[in-house]
Amino acid sequence: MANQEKTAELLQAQARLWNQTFNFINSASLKCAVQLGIPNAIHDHGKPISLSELVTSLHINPAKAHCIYRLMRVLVNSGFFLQEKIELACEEVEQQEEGNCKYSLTPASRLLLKEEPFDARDFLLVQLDPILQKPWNVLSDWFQNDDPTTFHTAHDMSFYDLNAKEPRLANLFNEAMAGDSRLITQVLINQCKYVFEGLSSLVDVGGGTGTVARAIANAFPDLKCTVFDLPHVIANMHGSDNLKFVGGDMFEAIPAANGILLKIEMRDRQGDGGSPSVPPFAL
Ligand SMILES: C[S@@+](CC[C@H](N)C(=O)[O-])C[C@H]1O[C@@H](n2cnc3c(N)ncnc32)[C@H](O)[C@@H]1O
Repeated sequence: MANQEKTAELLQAQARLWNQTFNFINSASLKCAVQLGIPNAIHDHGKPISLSELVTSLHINPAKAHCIYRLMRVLVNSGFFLQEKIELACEEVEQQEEGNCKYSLTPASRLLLKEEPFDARDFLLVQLDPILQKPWNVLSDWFQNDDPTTFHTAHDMSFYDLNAKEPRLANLFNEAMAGDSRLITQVLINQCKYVFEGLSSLVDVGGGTGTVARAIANAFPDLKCTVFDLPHVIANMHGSDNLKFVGGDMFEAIPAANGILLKIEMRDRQGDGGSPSVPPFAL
């Protein structure tokens, strides 16, 4: 291979390596934007917002305001905000090289608005929480030890055992799952109605705080729905005429019903590695 080609290949290889190495900056920047309330600040402005207007609306140390431009650049690049240039006189452009643009939301950042029905902020925040990030940092240890899951290697217990001990994590996780459920439930009820035809009872195993089952129960008043989850998860939940909450361990027994719903529930007794034995008629 000619020297020039070799160099080009090497540079491409290095670019790939750097891209992969610094990938975490995308998720870290998105988390930061959510924590600072940037999507809502843009939304509340009602029209594309300039950098200075955005900075003024955020609660940040003024000495660090200039770094917001860099944060926004990462998030524009990854498709979370749109950036349009403002026409400025030449001398103004020189003065505020970084300030001559306005930002607006994209469909992806609309999912991060507080009032958005499919609000995905909690999902993002729980996935990027240090507790859930730590297992990724011990992946290679886990390959070499006898722990059932990376979560055990990081925290010495299963995710759900820690959840039972940490109300902050449990609440965030339950809210995250509820947010995730709202969108998929709408699709399920509107476009897959036939799935529920002929059923008189349904149990949502590992149904969390019941977002999916409650929507199904409302949409199909003749269907008796049960949410089955760990006792501490359903402890303060209230049902309705055709919805009830039952606490227990799915590895012991689950309530009888003629349909079983399992949404994002693939784990074994020890943690989250395998799958429970699912009857063939599970939805
Ligand atoms: C990934 S979440 C999914 C929640 C819900 N199905 C959804 O998709 O939004 C898994 C759920 O299973 C529950 N769970 C975990 N272990 C369980 C067990 N042994 N018995 C019953 N529920 C369990 C958790 O509390 C959690 O609510």
